[in-house]
Amino acid sequence: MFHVLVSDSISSDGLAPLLNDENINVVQKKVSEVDDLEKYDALLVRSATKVTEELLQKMTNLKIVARAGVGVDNIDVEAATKYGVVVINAPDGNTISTAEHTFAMMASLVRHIPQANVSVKSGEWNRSAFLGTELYGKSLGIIGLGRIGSEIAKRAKAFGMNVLVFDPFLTKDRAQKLGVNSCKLDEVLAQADIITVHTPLTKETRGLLGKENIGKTKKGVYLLNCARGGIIDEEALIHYLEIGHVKGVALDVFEVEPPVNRKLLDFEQVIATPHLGASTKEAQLNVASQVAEEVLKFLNGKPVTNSINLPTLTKDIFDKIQPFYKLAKKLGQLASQYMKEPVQHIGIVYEGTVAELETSFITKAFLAGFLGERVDSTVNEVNAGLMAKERGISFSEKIASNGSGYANCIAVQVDGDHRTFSVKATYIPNYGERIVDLNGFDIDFYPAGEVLYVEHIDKPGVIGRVGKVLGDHGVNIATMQVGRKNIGGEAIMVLTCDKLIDDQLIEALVQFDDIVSAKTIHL
Ligand SMILES: NC(=O)C1=CN([C@@H]2O[C@H](COP(=O)(O)OP(=O)(O)OC[C@H]3O[C@@H](n4cnc5c(N)ncnc54)[C@H](O)[C@@H]3O)[C@@H](O)[C@H]2O)C=CC1
Ligand SMILES: O=C(O)C(=O)COP(=O)(O)O
Repeated sequence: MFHVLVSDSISSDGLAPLLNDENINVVQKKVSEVDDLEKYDALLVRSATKVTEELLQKMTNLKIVARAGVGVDNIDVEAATKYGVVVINAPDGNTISTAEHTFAMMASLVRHIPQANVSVKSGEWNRSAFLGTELYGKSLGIIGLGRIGSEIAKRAKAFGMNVLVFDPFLTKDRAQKLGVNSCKLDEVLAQADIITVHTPLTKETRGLLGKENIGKTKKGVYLLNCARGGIIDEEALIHYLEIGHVKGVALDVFEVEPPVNRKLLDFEQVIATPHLGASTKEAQLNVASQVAEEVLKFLNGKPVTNSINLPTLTKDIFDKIQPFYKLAKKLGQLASQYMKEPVQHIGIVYEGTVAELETSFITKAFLAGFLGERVDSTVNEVNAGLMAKERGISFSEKIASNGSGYANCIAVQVDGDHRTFSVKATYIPNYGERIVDLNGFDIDFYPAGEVLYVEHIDKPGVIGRVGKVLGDHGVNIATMQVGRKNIGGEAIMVLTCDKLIDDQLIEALVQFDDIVSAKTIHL
């Protein structure tokens, strides 16, 4: 049974896939009202719940946080990554609703609709007080041309507006397709009659429209923020409203929600809504069903599509990657057990068909397998990269065109304080995983179970001695492979055994002159 906590108001219709699953227990309560936080596997939120490191520490069984919406600035993604918790969102379920809300705010702003509404309802009929401005022919500055910004651009063009865009990640091609003018930020600021922001809230965008940049705008400019409080600095806004530089402002979001800055709201020319961008029946159903289906897939061990801290994999790609993912995890376990010493660097080279897949995910699987053998805390592919860095282990991955001769090959080199370990492996469909090279020795074995790895001199009788020692200790040999570089030179033996190999057996083996070392590895 999985336990899912839904801590913000999320559409019940959208949650149906979770609510109707008999293996899932869904609790709909605020985090502050729950006293057994440690039992939940999944947490579903909107923007109200703050998923802090402190909360994550209390939710010791948590595996996934799902944001039924876009912005994840209320989630400490870095801390979630550290604790191995996957963070997903519903990136496009509320795009249209937010774009429409922004447009409604823009029209309301330039035609004074909220103020006129209050006036008429209070018994006035003051037509001259509400002289407006047309949108037609005006320049609209859009800062951030992602999903929402693009939908606004399309609507602005339909209204006959000239669209100026600042987005450092906007390609010429895309700008051309959307029929917008890609500009520098200063050009947008200097030329736009109306400016609307549609970026996420990040270190770079916090205060993007602050004292300096608002000062670069046209006198009489209109500003809108239906993205995140803080992208427009509220104190700077107050200053430019007071001196009459900014003509009007529409805000759906605030630095603190609900807003505490009464001074800003008291301006007649500031209109506001309580973070309603995504609040439509359609958007709420969309985002709730998107995250519910994703969480269900995740809890059933399937890939998720919209992860913030994991590579995004479709089912098709996941199916292709899965054998390599499993193999890489085993290689990580193998390398870690072989190397029982501090490691500085792990280099992974992908060749053939595996090189065409999302290799960063496979690398993380290797690291998870490797670190899982050495750290107490839960390590998985979400936090493996971060944990490796924290432990001073650097890692790199490369794609090589060919070399091994196999249809696919994962080659790993682990550099330790005193020695280096290398392994090459391949996956053969309908046959399985094979280790094909260990420390430069040609070999061919299926990596599973109890493995005995022996380094020895290639001499007659050594194999027989090893077999006898195992027999004397009651250990049955399942498979046995030998590899050597030259006749009579260094050689290795890899045996898979049906029983755990104890220290006494290892000691008995290394007493022979021709046996250099013997190790057990459990896969
Ligand atoms: N008011 C509301 O209810 C809602 C608010 N939002 C907010 O709107 C934001 C945008 O949503 P989407 O369009 O879906 O996201 P998106 O990720 O599709 O688009 C964001 C765009 O901002 C651009 N960008 C990033 N840093 C920038 C910078 N420093 N300067 C200029 N552009 C920059 C990116 O290149 C990207 O094109 C979300 O992050 C969220 O905070 C989203 C949905 C509802
Ligand atoms: O999706 C977003 O980023 C939003 O801002 C919507 O927030 P909400 O889910 O309405 O609290």
